[in-house]
Amino acid sequence: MSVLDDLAGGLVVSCQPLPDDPDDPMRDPYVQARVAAAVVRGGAVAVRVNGPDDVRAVRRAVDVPVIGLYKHGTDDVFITPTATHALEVALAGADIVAIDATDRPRPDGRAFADTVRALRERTDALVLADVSTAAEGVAAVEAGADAVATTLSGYTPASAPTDGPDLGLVERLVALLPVPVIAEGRYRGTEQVGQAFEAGAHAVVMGNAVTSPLWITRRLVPATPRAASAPKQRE
Ligand SMILES: CC(=O)N[C@H](C=O)[C@@H](O)[C@H](O)[C@H](O)COP(=O)(O)O
Repeated sequence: MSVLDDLAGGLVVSCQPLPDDPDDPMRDPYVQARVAAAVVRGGAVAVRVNGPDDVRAVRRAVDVPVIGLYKHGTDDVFITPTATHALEVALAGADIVAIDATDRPRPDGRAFADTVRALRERTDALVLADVSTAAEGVAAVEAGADAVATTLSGYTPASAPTDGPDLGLVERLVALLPVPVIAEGRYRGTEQVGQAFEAGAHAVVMGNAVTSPLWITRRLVPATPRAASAPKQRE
């Protein structure tokens, strides 16, 4: 029984502050742990958490699998870019470590397979390869990934941006890979989640649409605030 079996058919929720807003008030391990506890109470089968401090806090707050990643920067390879980042979140309590497995140079000059090997030597954490193309998914499994996620589709030069989630990539990866495929990236509601499962996804990840009040509110605020109506004259 692998911890990946716990994710089958379920919703994974990404509990992270907004990467592009350093002043996001949700940027606090205690806050992320409370958000994680709430989404698990709501039925999430696992949570995806950024950074060793948040992983440690969330680990204490939930009893479902924790997918840990460690973002460093916002450009090029920034999701768990080296073995050091991977080991830190694994040792902080992550059951699964999400690692950029795109076909781009990594800051330490090593290959994805090297990071996988280094992680395996020190921990029993599983490896979730975050990819943007089907070819990257195939290579990631050959390098030892236990599962593959469509996380980076639309965020790399090799993948065309799409408004909604990249369901086509889910389908292609499911057809090609012998490991679970996790649908992730721009899933915003139940219809899209259902489409991902129809495409063969093992599980689906939702992030901002569930856990970012900042992201949600920014999309709800009218572009041009309506003029406030004149207060009624009180009798
Ligand atoms: C591209 C990137 O850095 N994605 C990150 C991966 O951990 C997170 O910022 C996303 O929130 C997560 O993948 C879920 O995606 P969405 O928030 O669209 O449901």
